[in-house]
Amino acid sequence: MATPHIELEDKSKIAKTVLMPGDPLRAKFIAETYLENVEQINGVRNMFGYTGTYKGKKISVMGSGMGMPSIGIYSYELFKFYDVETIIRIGSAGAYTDKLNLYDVVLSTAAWSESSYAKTMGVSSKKKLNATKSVNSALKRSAKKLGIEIHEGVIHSSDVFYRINGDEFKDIHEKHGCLCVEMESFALFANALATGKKAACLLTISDSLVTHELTSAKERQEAFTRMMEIALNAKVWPF
Ligand SMILES: O=P(O)(O)O[C@H]1O[C@H](CO)[C@@H](O)[C@H]1O
Ligand SMILES: O=c1cc[nH]c(=O)[nH]1
Repeated sequence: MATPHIELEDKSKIAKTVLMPGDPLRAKFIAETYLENVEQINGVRNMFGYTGTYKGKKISVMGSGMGMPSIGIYSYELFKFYDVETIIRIGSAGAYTDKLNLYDVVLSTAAWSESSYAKTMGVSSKKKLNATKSVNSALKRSAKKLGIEIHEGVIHSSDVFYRINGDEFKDIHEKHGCLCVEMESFALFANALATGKKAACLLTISDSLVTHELTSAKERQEAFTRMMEIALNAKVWPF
């Protein structure tokens, strides 16, 4: 049955694992570039979603939109009403350390956040929520097999993209050990806890708060292929 935000009636048309970029056009790019036998499963609000096969394996990819309320809605509906078991966010992030360069790939062990999402939902009052270890292990094995270096650590899930005090990231990096910033994982991990499902987050560094280097909108949509390939090749159970 359809939900308010996903028009698909037949839940068997969604794979057990969904890759979830923030940008729906990144989802479209992944479907067009990597998947075979592609079928569009959502177009409501232009939040494009697709199911296809990758090397014979059924996989879905769908945009989450930007920010925790948005991924909160889509990931909850996928977990709760479409029987999705695992969501792997594939996003862009701003580096909090000069040890990370543009295009580096980061695997989140946990997301730290000032957000009230998990508390408001009634799932946890913690400020730091973990990714699912078994999914992270599958992603690490996939990266190793592809020969792609990944950086692992805690990331910052922020409610704010444009902070008035642009230097606050230095404190967050020091106090909480956050390597980089994005805007969705904390809510995704909270929803996985709320529904007993699995979630992980792979990020590509799109800009640096330290060096002020940045990538273009088109690069963020299409050029972050290494994290896409790690996620597509990960052997996440159930297949
Ligand atoms: O590239 P995506 O996946 O959208 O991720 C990052 O980019 C957006 C901000 O530009 C936020 O959604 C942030 O989390
Ligand atoms: O949330 C984000 C994503 C990319 N770059 C940032 O600075 N913040």
